[in-house]
Amino acid sequence: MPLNDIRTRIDEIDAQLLQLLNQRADCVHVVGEIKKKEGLQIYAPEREESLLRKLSAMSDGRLPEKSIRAIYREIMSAALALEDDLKIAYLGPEGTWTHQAAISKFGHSVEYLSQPNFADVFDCVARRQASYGVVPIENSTEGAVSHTLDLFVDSPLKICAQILMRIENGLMADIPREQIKTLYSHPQVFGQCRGWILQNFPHADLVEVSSTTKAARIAKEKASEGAAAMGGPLAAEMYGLTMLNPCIQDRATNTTRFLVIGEKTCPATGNDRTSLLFSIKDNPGSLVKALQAFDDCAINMSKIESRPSKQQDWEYFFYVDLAGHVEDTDVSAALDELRKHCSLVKILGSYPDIQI
Ligand SMILES: C=C(O[C@@H]1C=C(C(=O)O)C=C[C@H]1O)C(=O)O
Repeated sequence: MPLNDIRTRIDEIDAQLLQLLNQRADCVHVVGEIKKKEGLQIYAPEREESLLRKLSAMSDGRLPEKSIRAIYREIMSAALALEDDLKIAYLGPEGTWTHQAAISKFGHSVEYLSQPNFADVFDCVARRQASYGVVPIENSTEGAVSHTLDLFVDSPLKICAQILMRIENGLMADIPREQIKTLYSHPQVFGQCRGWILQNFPHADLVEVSSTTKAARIAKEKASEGAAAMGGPLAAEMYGLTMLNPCIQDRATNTTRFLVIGEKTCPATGNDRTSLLFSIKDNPGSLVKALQAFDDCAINMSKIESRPSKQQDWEYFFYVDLAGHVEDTDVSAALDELRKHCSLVKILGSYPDIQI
């Protein structure tokens, strides 16, 4: 078929798509009205994830799942913006990985509020200045983000969704490699690139700063003093730096898990994950008995972290992630058993499980 004819066909399809998208928007508008009248949450991560799974399974064409998800991400983002003026607080500044993770979940049609630290993200949502917040919780190379874990202890907020994002850090500078004397970055990034730094810049000074965007700004401002930064491509682009090495993390699959926090947790989708924290009674065998509850109910526990309680020395909070939803009968039975051995059990939320 000649090129012009194919393009005419594409134009016809686009006209149909636009018409259908507007029909979809009309339906979304009605959904928004119903939700407001009934006091329901505007953002429905369980509905979005079920729809995405269904569409990916249903598709028998050329489009891979990744593309279907990206296209629908923006369609749903437009839908959310039509239903309400949704505001998403994230750990800023602009251009950080958390910002990129937030956009990958909520798309480009909603408003984003950059926050200077973890506590402000929680605060902003708790005070209803933002509808949801996005914070990092763990990295596959560097482990837990303890700031986030600690904030859940006193917060009334719940986890309603998660975001998995492949993190590819690079070396960026405004000077040639040989002139680099100091490397600026976030401590998590130094941890993710430890081996590469030792091999390539064993004598450089490492200076920790609060974000990769800030590191990029310093690399620009102090270029004449030998400054370079480590971070993502968006930070390099923002400050016009050259990516000297684009992918320097020690593990190619380096991935960070982010959480979406809000006032309510998420209904079950059939493939969910639950996060909770507990502290044990000071009796012999309490921790073993507490964890035994999961095994007895055949619950797959995928992670455990411990953090000092900060209320009494040598007392800890244990953070656990498990497969299933808090309303599933086996999970709920395991939690009843767990409570018998704990002085505190706090459910942080159940939310759709996703693979990258
Ligand atoms: C339209 C809805 O609201 C939002 C938008 C969705 C969509 O565009 O499909 C899905 C879930 C919600 O986050 C809904 O709840 O059905």
